[in-house]
Formats: sequence, C-alpha cells, structure tokens
Amino acid sequence: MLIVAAALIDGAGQVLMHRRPLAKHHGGLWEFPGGKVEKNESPQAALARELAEELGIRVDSAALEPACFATGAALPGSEAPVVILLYTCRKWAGEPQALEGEAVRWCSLAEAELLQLAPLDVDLMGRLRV
Ligand SMILES: Nc1nc2c([nH]c(=O)n2[C@H]2C[C@H](O)[C@@H](COP(=O)(O)OP(=O)(O)OP(=O)(O)O)O2)c(=O)[nH]1
Repeated sequence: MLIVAAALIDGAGQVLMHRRPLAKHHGGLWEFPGGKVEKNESPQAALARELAEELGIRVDSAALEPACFATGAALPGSEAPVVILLYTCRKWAGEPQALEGEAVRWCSLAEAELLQLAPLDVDLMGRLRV
C-alpha cells in the first residue's frame, strides 16, 4: 500500500505535525500529514488531495520535493507492505487546520522528534534533512 506524506516547513524552519484521529489505526499518535494514494493517482496529486482534505490548504504539485521514504509490514487483512513517501513543501495557500485529525502543531525538528510518533514517522523523522 502506497502512502504519501508532507513535511510542511515554514519560514522559521518549523515543521507541521498532525495528530491522528483517536478512533483510527495509530490513533492519537503524531504523523506527517498525508494519506493513501488511490488507484490511477500520482503520488503528488494524492498528496495535494490529502492536504486539502486533512488541513484545508492548497498545494501545487511543483512545490513538493521528494525527501525520503520508509517501509513497514502489511496492515491486517492486506498482503501489501506499507510504503510511505515523504515530500518537503515550503509553499502552500491557506492556514493548516485539523479538519479530520485531533490537532496540528508547528514545532522545531527537535520538538517533533520528542512527540509520540507513529512507527514509520519515527523512521521518516530520522531521515528528514531540512
Ligand atoms: N503515517 C503512518 N501511516 C501508517 C503507519 N503505519 C501504517 O500502517 N500506516 C498506515 C495506516 C493507514 O492505513 C495509512 C495512512 O493513511 P490514512 O491516514 O489515509 O489512513 P486512515 O487510517 O485514515 O484510513 P482510511 O480511513 O482512509 O481507510 O498508513 C505509520 O507508522 N505512519
């Protein structure tokens, strides 16, 4: 299963983290915002769609820069391993809000590393260079 996620980085070098809905898989853990790539969708288009749905911001595909990836075991009921592609993004329109999740917060990378992160987001965080 292919997942895409974004490290939104503001002018002060802070990154936006998203807290997953409590009732979902890894509920309450923090992650880079994003979600599943649908059939016949490009990763960049999927990420722009997920950021609009989840945060209410508009992102141009050209503003998404590939950063790193992480892989994990298949989810229960699926045989396909989880692959997450992380992009950095420094330009968007609108103010990010938690439209679907529990919360969003801006933090320095050092602060973000101390959040209770979803397992694959721990790997992404360790590989992210901004
Ligand atoms: N960000 C992140 N996602 C993970 C990890 N491990 C893991 O299995 N996933 C899976 C869970 C979700 O199915 C998917 C994230 O996509 P999503 O946020 O759109 O999925 P969701 O739980 O809202 O599921 P759905 O209601 O859309 O079906 O990636 C992880 O460590 N970090």
